[in-house]
Amino acid sequence: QHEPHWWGNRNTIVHLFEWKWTDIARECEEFLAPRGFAGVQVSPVAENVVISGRPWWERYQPISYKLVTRSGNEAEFADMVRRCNVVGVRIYVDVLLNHMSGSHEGTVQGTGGSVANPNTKDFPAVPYGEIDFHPSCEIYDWNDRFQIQNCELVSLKDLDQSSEWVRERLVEFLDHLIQLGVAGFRVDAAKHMPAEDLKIIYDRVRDLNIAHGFPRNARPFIYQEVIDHGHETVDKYEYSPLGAVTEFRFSEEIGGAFRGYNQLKWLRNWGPEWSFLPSEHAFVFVDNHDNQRDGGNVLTYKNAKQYKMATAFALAYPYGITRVMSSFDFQDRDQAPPADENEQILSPQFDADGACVNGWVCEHRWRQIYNMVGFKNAVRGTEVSNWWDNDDNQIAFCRGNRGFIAFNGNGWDLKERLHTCLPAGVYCDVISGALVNGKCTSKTVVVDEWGYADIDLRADEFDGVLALHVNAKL
Ligand SMILES: O=C(NCCCOc1c(-c2ccc(O)c(O)c2)oc2cc(O)cc(O)c2c1=O)[C@@H]1CCCN1C(=O)/C=C/c1ccc(O)c(O)c1
Repeated sequence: QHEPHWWGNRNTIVHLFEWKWTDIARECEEFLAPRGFAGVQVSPVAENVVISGRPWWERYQPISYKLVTRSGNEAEFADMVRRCNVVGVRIYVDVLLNHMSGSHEGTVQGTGGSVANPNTKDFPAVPYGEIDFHPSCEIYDWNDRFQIQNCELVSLKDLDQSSEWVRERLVEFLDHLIQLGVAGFRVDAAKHMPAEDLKIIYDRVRDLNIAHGFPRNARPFIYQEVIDHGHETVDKYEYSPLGAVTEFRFSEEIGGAFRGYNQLKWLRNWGPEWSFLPSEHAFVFVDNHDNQRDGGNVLTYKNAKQYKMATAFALAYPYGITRVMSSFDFQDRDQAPPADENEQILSPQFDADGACVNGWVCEHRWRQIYNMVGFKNAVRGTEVSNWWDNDDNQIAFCRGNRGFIAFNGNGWDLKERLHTCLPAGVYCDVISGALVNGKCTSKTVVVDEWGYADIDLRADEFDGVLALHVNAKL
């Protein structure tokens, strides 16, 4: 279940964090399909508890498996999946198998009107009762496997995945989503569930729905959130036989490199030699919905120039299954998504350049980022060759004879005649501009018959990357 079932040469997922289903459907048709995105990760779809202030993490506290959240209802969800599949954009659902909601005094109300009493572990809308959960205990030793997998994350009621009733309810929930046409799942908090229980659950889930364009006997793509910074008691290699696994070290190391804590020349052997998972098992990203709020080395939209350089490298270097984050603008960690006075999530609005303007950041709509999605599509299946560096923070490399990219992380200009491995001709730099109506809107680069070109990336330019590929050639 490592196969993402992408369409054509597409190969990048975007996380449209907290977007509504109707807005995602439109985005698939109007932006993601034309720009060559392969899929969308959507926010949790199951009914969640309503927490005052509507912090984003309330959606990680389910109280039933009814498909009713602030992103929309089941009909809107089904319509989104159908419309996205029709234009070749797959849908991956963020699913919560580990727990239900956390302790609150008395009964709580859900986004679909269900009630529950988490303190007594009573979730009648599923139904779950006390017997379906582990006895309550706290995780206070994060090096103790038993606590991590049997006790409660911040008091969230911890389901017992070894119970047949729980397994049936979870499989039923996943089968329902597959019947609606989804291509796979992001399994939240996988580290908190024994891999052997997850394997049983994954194996029971039905094949993908051929009515949505999947081949027969296609298995759902699984990628598992395992926060493992290295030498953890429960480690990422336990889960990689079951499906792809999030490689958090990628996020930390790429942030460190483009913040200048490691010279870019060291990125030459990027991959398992950095104690990352093997490429075909690694689910990688520059930042995610959680660690973008943690500070540290992780780069976010708040450090725009470095973020675009890191994203360009993540998409240009052939390692891992890549996901691009699309955020809402936040000041503090718990902040709710953009909403109106009735707590209805706002639809994103766009300016003349297609950038989001009303509280949504939409990194996926930044030209430097969506053009790198196109770069990655153009070079699919090729290897890195002709690595060049200045023994410091200026690097460049080819992808077969289909793409070339250069980075300047130094405080002085990069002006070199380099081998681009490309066929002779005139190319548009897809970072500073694009190929539009047969013309380059910004920098052009002339490649001679030996594949060499003058590469010019000044230190003070808006972006620190120059990228060429065969689909942006005059
Ligand atoms: O201070 C908080 N949490 C404690 C530190 C973060 O711990 C959490 C981890 C976590 C952190 C580090 C680990 O090594 C690890 O294995 C798990 O995973 C979660 C997964 C969930 O589905 C729901 C959650 O509430 C959490 C969570 O609180 C605030 C208040 C409650 C939610 N929350 C949060 O900060 C919510 C965070 C959150 C929510 C969803 C996620 O998928 C996630 O990765 C983190």
